[in-house]
Amino acid sequence: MRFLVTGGAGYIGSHTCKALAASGHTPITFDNLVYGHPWAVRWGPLEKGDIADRERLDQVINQYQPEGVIHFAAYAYVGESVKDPAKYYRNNVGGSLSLLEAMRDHGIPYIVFSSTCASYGIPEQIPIPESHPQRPINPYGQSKLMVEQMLRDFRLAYGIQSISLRYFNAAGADPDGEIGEAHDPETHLIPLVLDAASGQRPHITIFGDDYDTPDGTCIRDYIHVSDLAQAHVLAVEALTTHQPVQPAYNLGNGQGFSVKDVIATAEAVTQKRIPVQIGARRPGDPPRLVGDASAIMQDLGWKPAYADLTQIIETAWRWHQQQPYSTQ
Ligand SMILES: NC(=O)c1ccc[n+]([C@@H]2O[C@H](COP(=O)([O-])OP(=O)(O)OC[C@H]3O[C@@H](n4cnc5c(N)ncnc54)[C@H](O)[C@@H]3O)[C@@H](O)[C@H]2O)c1
Ligand SMILES: O=c1ccn([C@@H]2O[C@H](COP(=O)(O)OP(=O)(O)O[C@H]3O[C@H](CO)[C@H](O)[C@H](O)[C@H]3O)[C@@H](O)[C@H]2O)c(=O)[nH]1
Repeated sequence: MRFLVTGGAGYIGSHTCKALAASGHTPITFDNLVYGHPWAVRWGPLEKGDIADRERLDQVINQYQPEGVIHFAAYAYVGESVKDPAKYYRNNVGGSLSLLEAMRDHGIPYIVFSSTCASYGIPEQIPIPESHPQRPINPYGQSKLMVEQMLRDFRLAYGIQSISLRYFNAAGADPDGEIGEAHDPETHLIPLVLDAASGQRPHITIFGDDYDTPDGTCIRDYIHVSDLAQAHVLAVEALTTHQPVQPAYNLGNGQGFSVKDVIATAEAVTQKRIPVQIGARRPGDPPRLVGDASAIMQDLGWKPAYADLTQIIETAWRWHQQQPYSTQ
């Protein structure tokens, strides 16, 4: 089947295009290349365009007649969203509305949407189930929640079937080394730690070591990007084959690692000493985020292939070493 992949030139989008192609589908990447990379689009055509540009969306949809949409295109810098919320609501919410209206008008009935654990806010319960209240503490998380709500209304009113996938912390790189994480600017922990290991940065700054956690640093649930990619294939296939599904699923490994755990594992993988500085807490960071992903395992048969933090960091390190690219 043909699927329109918005944001397919980005980190998670490009890995999903690879997984779609491996399952016999054709991914059509629709990306404005603000953050995406043409080199990451290797498993189907690249159509440059902005999801807010309705005319361009119409053109591409008419040309390829996709059966469904996988929607990654968004801004995803939590800190920036606090400083410039308008930018986030315009792109993430306004852009998604434009895309959904195009789907309605062209009769495209299926969409899988990139949501986030940031939509839960400060958790009341660990691991977090999908039924946990969604009270985001930053505009980025709020913008994703608003799209989840639009999807619910579009399902009821126009019959557009959707699954929102709430990812925990995406990490790692394609095990074949063909693509990997290349955000610019990079803000995510693992690529920054690997930069410190390779000497491209002088050190890694730990954002706070006075949290109420065993070693005082924040705990996250890291999930391999190829496992995320596979979940998108299962989700879109479940929609197109009319399997019973939930409107939203968590995607995580159900295991938490502290910032210090990540640094220690990266030292073991890279066999390098990683210089560390302790800095202030980063505003908006919940102390602990760990997801319960049992629902997608049960309903869609999703099973992570790279659940181990060492494996995740090994694939990221392999990619990191073969790239001329640096996060700095
Ligand atoms: N990386 C994570 O840990 C994480 C966690 C939870 C959710 N998410 C969500 O997953 C999605 C993908 O994240 P990523 O890390 O791959 O980010 P990314 O920046 O690598 O990819 C996003 C892509 O969308 C494109 N894009 C942005 N706005 C666009 C627009 N208006 N029109 C067309 N293309 C546009 C960018 O050029 C980029 O290629 C995002 O929606 C993000 O919010 C990411
Ligand atoms: O230089 C750094 C970078 C990060 N961290 C810490 O490492 C952990 C992970 O931080 P990331 O920036 O890698 O990821 P986040 O946990 O902030 O992820 C959030 O932002 C992402 C968007 O990029 C996703 O949406 C995700 O769901 C959401 O929880 C946090 O405790 C953070 O404080 C540091 O100590 N030093």
